[in-house]
Amino acid sequence: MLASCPRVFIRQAMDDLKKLLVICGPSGSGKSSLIKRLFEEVPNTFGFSVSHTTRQPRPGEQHGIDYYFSTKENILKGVDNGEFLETASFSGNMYGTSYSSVKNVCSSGKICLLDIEMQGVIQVKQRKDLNPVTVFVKPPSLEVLEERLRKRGTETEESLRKRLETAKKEMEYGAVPGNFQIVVVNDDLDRCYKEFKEAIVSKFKDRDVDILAGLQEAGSQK
Ligand SMILES: Nc1ncnc2c1ncn2[C@@H]1O[C@H](COP(=O)(O)OP(=O)(O)OP(=O)(O)O)[C@@H](O)[C@H]1O
Repeated sequence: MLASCPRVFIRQAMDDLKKLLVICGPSGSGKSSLIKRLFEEVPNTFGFSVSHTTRQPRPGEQHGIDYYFSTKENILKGVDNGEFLETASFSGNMYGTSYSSVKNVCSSGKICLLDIEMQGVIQVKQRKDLNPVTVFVKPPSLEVLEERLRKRGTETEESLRKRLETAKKEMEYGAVPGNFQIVVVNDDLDRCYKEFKEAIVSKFKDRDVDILAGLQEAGSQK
């Protein structure tokens, strides 16, 4: 259905696209830590879109909840039909964010948060129908990033090396003026979170979206 009327669909989606938040930063820069705090402090305000992937489901993962499990052929067909905001390939698999998954979040009244790689950011920024608030989370240095990734204990030497190589390119891209509307340095997590939250609240306020309104209402009812 979507494949047969992408233009109509995209026009409908545009109404909601002022409520799109893109977060990017090297692996280990602290994106998940910042997003987790934001979701906890401002509940029911943000939502993640469900991505498409060609990788196999892991035990417990559900189609339509964790991912839309698809084939390369179907994703490429969707790309041709203009159904995707961005796609990327990692370790032999394709991943992508569809307009419909973003719309699902936005139509529930939430801000759709995309935690995406640099390649995805470049694609999203090229789309004239999108106007996301963009945030780059920068580690204080590559040395600190390596130290944090080692401490996190999730990487092998090989995956660590690859992440640091990619991080170098991402930090160069993040440093170019205009590539992101908000750049925060994650030196101290508490300090960085405060700056991160305030900058996001302020950018959305400029778009007449008051992120803290629900929170203040809930507080005044206590
Ligand atoms: N300001 C900080 N100071 C010290 N450690 C931090 C800070 N911010 C995050 N960390 C730690 O650094 C590690 C990486 O953080 P996190 O997992 O949030 O990064 P990420 O950018 O989401 O990574 P990925 O993209 O790989 O999921 C975690 O162990 C986290 O607890």
